[in-house]
Amino acid sequence: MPADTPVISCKNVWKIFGPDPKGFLKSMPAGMTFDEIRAAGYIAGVKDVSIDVHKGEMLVIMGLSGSGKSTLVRCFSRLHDITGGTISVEGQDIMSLAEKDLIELRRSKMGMVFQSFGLLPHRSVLENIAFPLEMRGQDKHTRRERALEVVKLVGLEGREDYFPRELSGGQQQRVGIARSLAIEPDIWFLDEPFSALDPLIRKEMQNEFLRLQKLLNKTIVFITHDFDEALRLADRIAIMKDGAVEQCDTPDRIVQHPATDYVRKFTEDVDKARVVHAGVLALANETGEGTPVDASATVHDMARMLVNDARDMIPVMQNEIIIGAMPRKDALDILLGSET
Ligand SMILES: Nc1ncnc2c1ncn2[C@@H]1O[C@H](COP(=O)(O)OP(=O)(O)OP(=O)(O)O)[C@@H](O)[C@H]1O
Repeated sequence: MPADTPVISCKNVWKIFGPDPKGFLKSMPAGMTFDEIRAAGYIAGVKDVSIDVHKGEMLVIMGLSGSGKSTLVRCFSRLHDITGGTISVEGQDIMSLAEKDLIELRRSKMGMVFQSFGLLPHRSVLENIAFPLEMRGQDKHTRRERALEVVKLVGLEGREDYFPRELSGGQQQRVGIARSLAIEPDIWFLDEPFSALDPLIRKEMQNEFLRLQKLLNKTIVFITHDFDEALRLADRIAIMKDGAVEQCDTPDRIVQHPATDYVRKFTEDVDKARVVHAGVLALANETGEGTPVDASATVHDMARMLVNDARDMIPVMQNEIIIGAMPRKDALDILLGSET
């Protein structure tokens, strides 16, 4: 497989629910809206979605309840058979796979974490984490070694012998995360994993999750209905409405250039200074002068410097290399604009 082949590639994917979805899609006039489809007695769970997920990327699928997030992600692992279009995983068309190859693909490459933790109540933390390895027929010693490794990774050392009921919600979700990591999946699906947690714990788990991802560099599809969570975690966000993707882009671009009025509504209350980074403000053909800022610094991180500095163009550095210079005025506009 060439290095630039997307891990997941979906082209013009439809998932229609109703009595004869394939027949309906074939005879359906082009450009039918979600409501027109519904009036015809069908639900467009996924409506003509084309999207790629790249290696090591965290793609967040964001949308309100019923917008099609779970349906789309179920299509990625063929938990749903799609009605139209194509989906490839690592270059292989998953609709053409025999049932046993599909099961093997899910088992060997895909991990899943759900909102409802799904822990086995009568098994300890360690036994819960080792459970998928037991299903794979691994021996007791290997299972235990691997489970102890991931317990460390998610910060649950010392709680190996606890039962789920003895853990807080955040700790239970750590077990859920550890269990899905035990099998070393290349592709990780997370369906609202933190939405049952209270806001403080949720934020802590998001930070923890970012730390883990830095370490593991998995290909991740993360579902949420929380725009702030999407902005914090995503490399790219796909915003869904009525089964379709309204916009798929980096957090910076979404808040700065919302593609539709629907997307703009989500961005209205966002503090853009906390989202926009120096890297995206840098103009590649400029060099600036003086001490550079790091490309990953947000406008908010740079606030004090932006106000006190006299330079017009500030050099921006990524991995020790100057990638361009940022007009201080552009950053200041975002800083001051987000305060009004
Ligand atoms: N098995 C099914 N049969 C019929 N309609 C379905 C089925 N599964 C999902 N739908 C419909 O498809 C649409 C998308 O549902 P989906 O569960 O993907 O939304 P979601 O964005 O994940 O919502 P939530 O955030 O509430 O989980 C909804 O209108 C839903 O009612």
